[in-house]
Amino acid sequence: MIEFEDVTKRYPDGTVAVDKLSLQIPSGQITVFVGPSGCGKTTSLRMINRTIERTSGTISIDGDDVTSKDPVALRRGIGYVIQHAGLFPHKTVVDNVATVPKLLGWDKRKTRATAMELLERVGLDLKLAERYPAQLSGGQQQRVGVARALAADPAIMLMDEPFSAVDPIVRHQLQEELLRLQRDIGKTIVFVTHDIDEAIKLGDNVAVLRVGGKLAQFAPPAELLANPVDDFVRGFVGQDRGYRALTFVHPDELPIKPVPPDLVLDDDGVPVGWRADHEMLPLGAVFKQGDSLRAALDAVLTSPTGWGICVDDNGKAVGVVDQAIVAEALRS
Ligand SMILES: Nc1ncnc2c1ncn2[C@@H]1O[C@H](COP(=O)(O)OP(=O)(O)OP(=O)(O)O)[C@@H](O)[C@H]1O
Repeated sequence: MIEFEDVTKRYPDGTVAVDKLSLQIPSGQITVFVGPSGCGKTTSLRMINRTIERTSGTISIDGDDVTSKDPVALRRGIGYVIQHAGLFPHKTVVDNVATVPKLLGWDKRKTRATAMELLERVGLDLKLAERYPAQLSGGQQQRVGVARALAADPAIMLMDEPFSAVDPIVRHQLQEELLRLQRDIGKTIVFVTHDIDEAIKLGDNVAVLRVGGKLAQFAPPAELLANPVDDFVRGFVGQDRGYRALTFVHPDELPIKPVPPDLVLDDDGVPVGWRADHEMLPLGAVFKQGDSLRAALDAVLTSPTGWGICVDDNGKAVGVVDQAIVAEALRS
């Protein structure tokens, strides 16, 4: 656990970037710091690895005050990913990833094997391993940045707006990859973003900060959406929080209806379209039993017939739901 107790940062010019921040960041989970520009997110993050020193208060990792540790040793045990990846331009991709293991004196073969394995894990095509950072896209560079931060297998990863500089589609992919990776690695990740949607998607817990470096609310995303503590958090979370809260409602089983005859299936039972008078209408989104109510509602809303299609793990249609079924599930 990383614990902030009454932590304040006042810069030499008098700016109070973080004001008496107290919170507990659980191990093995993703905790997101979110808030408007200048609210002290980056300062808070960087006080953990002491690339910025706090003015007062205590930050401890598993009970040990970070100021009791040698800063260089501390930083080696904490992965750090920043916007634009911050890769070394004169080193190849694989050498970038190998930086910390080399510093730690690992043998060459083990270092290279680990670097290649990590590149694979973050979803980078291994053909790119010998390229230089400038020869990669922004999204690819961010993957290398994540692999580099993971190289020494740190228990903690600090990620400062790591996906902000890429386009929305790549950003979505990188977010999905991070969640997939985290299911395997279970690191303590502290993630900074100014984007509340990213915070809600990635965070097990979300710390909303207000300008002046004060904590407005610290809660799991579902709680934040359902019960924002004040107008600031309500405004920051956004207008459609009721709809977005559906992401966190996972009914065990929706009462699906049989597949209607106008749903056209292929030989494997996978839906291909809706039969209309003289044409075939395209499918909307589909969902699976156990998915969120948001996924089920999305399937209903995007379907040309109003029937949202439920599929099994093989993509085979198992039934349909309509708005009434989703609305009923919401009430229960
Ligand atoms: N070296 C510094 N000297 C003086 N003030 C600073 C310094 N670094 C940051 N600040 C100020 O501290 C406050 C918090 O900055 P910080 O970078 O932590 O915010 P942030 O929430 O990460 O912002 P952004 O989302 O814009 O990156 C801001 O008012 C900023 O101007």
